[in-house]
Amino acid sequence: MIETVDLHFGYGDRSVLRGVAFTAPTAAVTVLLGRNGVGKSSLLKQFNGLLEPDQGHVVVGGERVAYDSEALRALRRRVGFVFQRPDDQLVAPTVGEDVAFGPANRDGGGDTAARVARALSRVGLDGYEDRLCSRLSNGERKRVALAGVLAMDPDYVVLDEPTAGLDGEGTRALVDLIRGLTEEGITFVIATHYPGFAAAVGDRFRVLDAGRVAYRGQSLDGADAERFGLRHFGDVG
Ligand SMILES: Nc1ncnc2c1ncn2[C@@H]1O[C@H](COP(=O)(O)OP(=O)(O)OP(=O)(O)O)[C@@H](O)[C@H]1O
Repeated sequence: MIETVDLHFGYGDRSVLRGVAFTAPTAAVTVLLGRNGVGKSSLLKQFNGLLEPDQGHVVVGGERVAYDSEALRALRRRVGFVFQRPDDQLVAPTVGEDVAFGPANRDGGGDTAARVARALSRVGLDGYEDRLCSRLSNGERKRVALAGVLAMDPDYVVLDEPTAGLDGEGTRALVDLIRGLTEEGITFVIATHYPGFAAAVGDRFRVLDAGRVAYRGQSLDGADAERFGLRHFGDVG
């Protein structure tokens, strides 16, 4: 489980999160909704210590997150994060090198090639090891970023707008992949603006509004969506 307790966060004197009580249960998909600029990415980045709260704290798997470099390294092994823009994430020229980056640094490289092949296979990119990241489509780059996270065998995966730039088929494949990984026990937190994707993938729904979690439930009806400025959402879940 991921939990935040009375979490406050801002950039300089601009306050964004003002007392967030968020929970994401284990081995489930929790979808985070909210209008543009409300602070979804800022909240997601607290879950693996990319951002640190100004007040309050974060608990991952029963342990309170600490911010010394060793604790952060351990946290980031357990909590994988896939950015909204894959170009912020991909670090190596080829797909194989990129996906190997995490496991090679972690294990000293033992079974890295097998891990990379398996992670690429899971995201539907079998045999892409030697392809150049720069030549891939946006959707493929997003899948490489996810493979890089999966190659670390994380307990938690945080996805920020994972369907942006994916077509219908790509989105359906992503739903199947996430649901399969959830069955295996991985806990997901996903921010999205896409109602169809949210409904297909989510077990729990949270809406961030005015700096707090303003709604939590196993579904979200059209009236609630409208109340929080998610006009195109209709009923979800
Ligand atoms: N590095 C930063 N420095 C200053 N302000 C920032 C920074 N990053 C985000 N913000 C501001 O903080 C607020 C919350 O941004 P955030 O990206 O968390 O929202 P979001 O809900 O994820 O938005 P979107 O739905 O558009 O992706 C916004 O007003 C944004 O402009």
